[in-house]
Amino acid sequence: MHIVTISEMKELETRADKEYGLTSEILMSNAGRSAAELFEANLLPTHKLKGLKVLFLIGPGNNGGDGLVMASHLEKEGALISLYYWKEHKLVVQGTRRPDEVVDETLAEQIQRADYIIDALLGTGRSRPLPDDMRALLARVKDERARRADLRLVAIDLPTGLNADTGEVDPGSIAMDTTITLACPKQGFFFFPGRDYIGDLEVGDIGLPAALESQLQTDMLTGQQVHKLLPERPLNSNKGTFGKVMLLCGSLPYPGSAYLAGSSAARVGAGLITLAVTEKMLSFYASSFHEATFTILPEENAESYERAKALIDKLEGYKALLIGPGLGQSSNTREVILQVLEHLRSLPDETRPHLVIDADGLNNLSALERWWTLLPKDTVITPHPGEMGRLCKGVKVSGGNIERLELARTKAREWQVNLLLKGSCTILVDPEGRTRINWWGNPALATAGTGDVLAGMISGFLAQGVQPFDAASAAVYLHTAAADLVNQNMHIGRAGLLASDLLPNIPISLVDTAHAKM
Ligand SMILES: NC(=O)C1=CN([C@@H]2O[C@H](COP(=O)(O)OP(=O)(O)OC[C@H]3O[C@@H](n4cnc5c(N)ncnc54)[C@H](OP(=O)(O)O)[C@@H]3O)[C@@H](O)[C@H]2O)[C@@H](O)CC1
Ligand SMILES: Nc1ncnc2c1ncn2[C@@H]1O[C@H](COP(=O)(O)OP(=O)(O)O)[C@@H](O)[C@H]1O
Ligand SMILES: [K+]
Repeated sequence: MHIVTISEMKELETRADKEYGLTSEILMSNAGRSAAELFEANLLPTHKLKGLKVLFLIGPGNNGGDGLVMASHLEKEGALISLYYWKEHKLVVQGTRRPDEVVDETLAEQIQRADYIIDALLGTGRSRPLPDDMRALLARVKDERARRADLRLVAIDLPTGLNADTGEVDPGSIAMDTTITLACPKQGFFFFPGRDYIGDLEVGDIGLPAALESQLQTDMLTGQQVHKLLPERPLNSNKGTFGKVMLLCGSLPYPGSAYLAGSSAARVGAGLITLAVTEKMLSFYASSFHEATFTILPEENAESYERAKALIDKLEGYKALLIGPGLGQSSNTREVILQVLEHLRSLPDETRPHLVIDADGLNNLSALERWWTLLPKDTVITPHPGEMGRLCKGVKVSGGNIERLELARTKAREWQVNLLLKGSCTILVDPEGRTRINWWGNPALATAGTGDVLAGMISGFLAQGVQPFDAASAAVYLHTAAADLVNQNMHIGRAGLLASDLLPNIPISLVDTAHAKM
């Protein structure tokens, strides 16, 4: 599913008219109908449409037009519709226009009795700060929502006042329970503060021909897309079919990282997991990770070439190598990494394990000038904002604002890597600038060890032959899907998840992609 900027959306609409005769009126009629259909199908688990009290706030442009079409569809199905025309200060209640002098009072009544209030004030055409009377109207709605938890707020296309490119919001904007966006999700939905205003996201089909969207470079990760990326699992198979993963992870202060990453690689289906660890660490893993195999490395104070050689000697036949989670930072470890990278660069493409570098793998590298020139082709790197800042030599990287998108795009091209910039809406960019953004997930993931799980999942997909950018994409989506499953199954909210809770939910998240709604 493509993500658009405002100018891309306008261009799509212009071309739809010019090349396919899809006029603005036709698109608006499709938009209103599809918003009504999604509303009825997905937003009404308990209510019936018949007798449902729905108040539409209608703006002066096409967003208001969408609202009017949607309202007429819902009215035909038996909903009790009121329309408030903001510009005209006109209220029409179930087909009866009320006298203007009592509008304020009757509007208050309508707000108080509504089951749903639909924001069809402004969409992508918002061109300046919201006027005071529009802010005041939205503030009344917000107060009523705070007073009455069963009132539901739904935006058409986008919440009024949200900047659909950047995610900035007007001080008058209010958070929605659901946004039914039209044709494509807008770029600003994925960045803060906008992300907090969207609520659940529904995407309505307005009948744009798919060919029009072929130029768009940015996608939202969806379950249906990820389902197509998952590796085949033929009946006629054995563990050799699904690839081996080697992990250079974990050290005395951070032993759990190798367990979490290795288990996650197995949970997405890799055939065999090998942890490259020192003898000192072996007893820890042997008792906690029964399924792993081991490559024994010299202790950390041994010469770096001995440590690197012990790993390199065992790498043949491995399809994926993960370097970094819990590895620790030292000049000796940095040397080991450099020697392993040199070895990988010397291998032909067909026999070179795919490389993922995370966490301390990145921290060790970031101390070097032009570290990216040392990477083999098609490496996946997975920094969180702190690590990204170090890789960019001290640049401050935001956790969720729009600037991170441009940064990720610039750096993936400059570094020629598959860059996965973590955060609450993780961004993935491939070396050519193709971009995917993750909408899903919840703040329960903001706990130590979840990044190790993600890195392990990527390497597990790589071992099964999934291409690097797709492996990273599938892992990001499924990681958040697994977190949502933990929340549902353990009945927890936004806190209290352990990274290890994700593990048994990963295979379920794979299966669930087959029935994903989008
Ligand atoms: N075009 C298409 O083919 C399709 C479009 N679609 C739908 O249309 C939406 C875009 O429609 P749009 O361009 O008419 O913009 P919209 O958001 O309704 O606002 C413009 C109006 O608001 C006014 N206005 C602006 N800023 C304001 C402010 N701060 N405060 C107050 N007023 C302000 C502005 O007035 P003006 O600036 O001229 O004074 C103008 O009257 C899009 O989000 C989607 O819902 C879909 O149906 C699919 C097909
Ligand atoms: N608020 C949030 N919403 C969704 N996902 C989140 C949120 N906070 C963190 N995450 C995800 O959790 C993971 C944390 O990774 P990371 O910071 O590397 O943790 P660690 O190194 O401790 O394992 C990333 O995949 C990130 O995208
Ligand atoms: K709107």
